[in-house]
Amino acid sequence: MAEMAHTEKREFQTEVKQLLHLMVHSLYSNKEIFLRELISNASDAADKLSFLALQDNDLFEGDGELRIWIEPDHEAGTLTIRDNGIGMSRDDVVANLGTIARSGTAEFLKQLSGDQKKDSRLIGQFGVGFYSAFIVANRVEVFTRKAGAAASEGVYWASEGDGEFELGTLELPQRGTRIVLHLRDDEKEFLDSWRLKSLVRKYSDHVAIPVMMLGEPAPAEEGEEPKQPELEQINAATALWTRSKSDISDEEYQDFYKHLSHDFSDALSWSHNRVEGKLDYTSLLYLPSKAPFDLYQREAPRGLKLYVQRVFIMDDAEQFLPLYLRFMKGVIDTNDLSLNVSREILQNDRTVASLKAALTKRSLGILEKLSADEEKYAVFWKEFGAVLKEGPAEDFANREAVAKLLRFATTHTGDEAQTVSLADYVARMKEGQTAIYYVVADSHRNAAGSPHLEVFRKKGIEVLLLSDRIDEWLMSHLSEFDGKPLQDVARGALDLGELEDEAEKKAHEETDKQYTALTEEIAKILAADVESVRTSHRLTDSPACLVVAEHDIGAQMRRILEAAGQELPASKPILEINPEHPLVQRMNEAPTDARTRDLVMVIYEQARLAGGDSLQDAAAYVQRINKLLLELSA
Ligand SMILES: Nc1ncnc2c1ncn2[C@@H]1O[C@H](COP(=O)(O)OP(=O)(O)OP(=O)(O)O)[C@@H](O)[C@H]1O
Repeated sequence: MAEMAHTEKREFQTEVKQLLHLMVHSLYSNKEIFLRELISNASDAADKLSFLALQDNDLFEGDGELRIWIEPDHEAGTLTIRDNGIGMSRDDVVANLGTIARSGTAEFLKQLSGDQKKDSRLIGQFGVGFYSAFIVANRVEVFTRKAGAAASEGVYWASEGDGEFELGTLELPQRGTRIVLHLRDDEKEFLDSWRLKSLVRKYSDHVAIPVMMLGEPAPAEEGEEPKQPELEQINAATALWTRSKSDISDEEYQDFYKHLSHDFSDALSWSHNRVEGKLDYTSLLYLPSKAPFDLYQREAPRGLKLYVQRVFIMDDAEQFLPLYLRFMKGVIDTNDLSLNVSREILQNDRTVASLKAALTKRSLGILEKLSADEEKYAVFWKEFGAVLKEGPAEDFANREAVAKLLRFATTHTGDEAQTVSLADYVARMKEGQTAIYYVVADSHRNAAGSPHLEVFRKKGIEVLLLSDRIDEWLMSHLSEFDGKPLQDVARGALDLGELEDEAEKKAHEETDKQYTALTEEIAKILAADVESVRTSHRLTDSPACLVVAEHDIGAQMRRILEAAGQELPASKPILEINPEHPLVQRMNEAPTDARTRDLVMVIYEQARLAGGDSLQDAAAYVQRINKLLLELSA
């Protein structure tokens, strides 16, 4: 090793320490994946160099044959993975091998339990990477020099994975990165060249540049000098997506997915397509089976790996898919863009827009196909359903296609699981039913217990039970499905149309008349709180409920917007009272009684509670209830 000019000790960022600990403990039963991860990084480094060299060929320093070498050393007990890719500067090393820049990491790591099985699943959401080296090594050394930098700007990094690392500068004539793993005593199997070869073939066959390793020395003939072993290429070295679909096994697709995504679990599904004609591209899109921990972080990396004419251009090209499909992973390789395309150009390029439209259709196609398999689709829905619900607002053109893919909890299943499609619902609609009904609340339990459902239960009409934060937003952009309007049961006057017969309607009008005095009295008492008061025909068991006026913002959306600090115009709900309820009937006997006043307040406050709202004056409510209870027990 060359003379080290200067070394210092540095602490890992806390998150790195936690992650390292987790990695080693939870991934032990899959320890061999470290090799895939390091080869993956080396291949990314080669991609990055070829890309930069498009502009500046000197970066190759006369050595344009990009390779990865695997070097087991039995004597030293080390396994070295070496590449002549882009390499790292000192700053790169500190940033990449000492910190984790993804926001939300700290919160994510807090969820780790020490339970190996659970944690290994969680780590899949994070993405395994360089640090997986510590699963098999008790000391890792990195020698790296950035392409284009002087030989004197070599960087040395070493760590035992225990909380700190050494950092030094040294002379490195060779550009690229060399990672030396000092294998733990019981991991020496990874020095065995047969084992290494089979791992590379299994996990990294499709890596687009050659992975080289010394072959076995050929047995020497009698009286001859022993032959030196020769370097052999041990992978196929053809980018997977350039191969023909029929030649690729499911296992190869899955392995490539893991190489691409650093995910630990299999993909749920994928679609590989070559398109020639107006557009000319190959795409390989994957649907993961597990959401990354930062799915809702605005700055989280997303998008596809972009290649132009087989040349890697960039990671995380986010212009090829809409936000609501940000969970898709994959590769797009196109001949329609120029090699010097930049992120800025991608943003307003017409070809990119066409590619985006095509890839959006493909992704929705994957989902549609998957939806035939209920079990798998449930996995997808649980992980990504709430993201897909952003679709109708973002992508007007594909609104119908997205709507078909949505799943809901409903009164029909009596289950919190979101499994009912709008098509299922429509197929079960009652004779004369023209609308799709839904109720929104802040939890499934509150939705299922909403007083607004009473008349629907009585008539056996199914209602969608919505309780995801995004649901009201979704509904405001969906408005109809299959020609049937979507209707909030807590909004506006309830018109059940043909679901009610003439006799029922007549009876309602009659009761309304009998309750005029009471509704007027209540309107006076609650003048500050409600817009108006009327008799209800949607209740059977509850004395009253609150209804949002037809064009007002719904209660759920209002709470979300207010929590986000938005000032909204004040709006008051409508109070509906149930003329079938004995309490209301009693009030109707003496509308102006002092006791009626207390009852009015209580049923109003209860209606707020049932709708998921809090009370304006909880102490007064408790006092009123206690007063009534006392009267009762007197
Ligand atoms: N062989 C290498 N050559 C150059 N840079 C490397 C190499 N290995 C790792 N790096 C750098 O270190 C970073 C961190 O690697 P790590 O594998 O931990 O993260 P990652 O999540 O896998 O990142 P990515 O998904 O971009 O590969 C990489 O993104 C890369 O910038």
